[in-house]
Amino acid sequence: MTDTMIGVIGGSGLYQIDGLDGAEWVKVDSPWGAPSDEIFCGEVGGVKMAFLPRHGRGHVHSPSTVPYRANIDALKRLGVTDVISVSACGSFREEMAPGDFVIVDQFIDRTFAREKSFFGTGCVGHVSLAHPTCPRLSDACESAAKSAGITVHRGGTYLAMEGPQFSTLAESKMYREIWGCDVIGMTNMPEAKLAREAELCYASVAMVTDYDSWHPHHGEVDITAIIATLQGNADKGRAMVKGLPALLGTEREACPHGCDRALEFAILTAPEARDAALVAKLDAVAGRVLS
Ligand SMILES: CSC[C@H]1O[C@H](OP(=O)(O)O)[C@H](O)[C@@H]1O
Ligand SMILES: Nc1ncnc2[nH]cnc12
Repeated sequence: MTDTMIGVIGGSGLYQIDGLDGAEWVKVDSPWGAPSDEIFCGEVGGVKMAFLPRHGRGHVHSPSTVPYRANIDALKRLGVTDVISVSACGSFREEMAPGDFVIVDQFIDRTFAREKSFFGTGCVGHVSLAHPTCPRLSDACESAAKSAGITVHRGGTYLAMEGPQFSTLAESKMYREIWGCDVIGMTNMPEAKLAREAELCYASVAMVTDYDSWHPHHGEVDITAIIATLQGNADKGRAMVKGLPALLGTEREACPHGCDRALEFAILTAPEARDAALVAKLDAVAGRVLS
């Protein structure tokens, strides 16, 4: 058994959470650069919790410049075991309406201008990503959201686009009709990939703000309409987060889905061929298998 530490990455509209005992903003240094912001650390009912605003307080980072590697490394370095990503998204499904939450379980990664791996020349690693989210953690998010009275959809494919512009109508229709995606956002990739490389359980809660541009009766995606929905969604997100500690408990067993052992056989570079500087940077993310 190990101590549970819940890490919440708050997306657009969710820059702070409340209800944490003994909470303080902590600066975490990472060899992967500066994280998006300091991390708000405290406890709820004896369960450790850390909150990181993905875009920084004041929304400083664009989806392309969010320091995804530093964020995941910093959470791992703090001792986080379970990462809950909370994000704004557009919906490709009539029934996934603004204000609803979607517990995403698949991704299509269309981002192209981001660092996507902790590994590279001198330490090559290949993790499985067939099932990029943790069902155990997703169960907890679903229960917590339902208990908070939120309409939740379990399962869905999230199209991660580069942004910052929204999709064209042709793209929106292609993602929905041909690729079968359910929601669209700009940040869950490479975040989910990096969480897997860092052997962290990862669940993604996408909070619907709009119907992107495909919907014949809702017109094109409009940032003012999104902002109008964001505040209500953020309140719901905070309510969901408050329910997680009781569901996850102070201690956890090994993940039944193997998220916390993702690197067991992943590193191909022979010990004598490894780059010492890169191995040193991987101390938090991959120290379990490299040291
Ligand atoms: C609010 S408009 C688009 C912006 O919102 C989402 O951010 P996040 O995923 O961090 O909640 C989306 O991905 C875009 O970055
Ligand atoms: N329609 C949309 N496309 C991409 N990211 C979003 N975030 C919120 N709504 C979005």
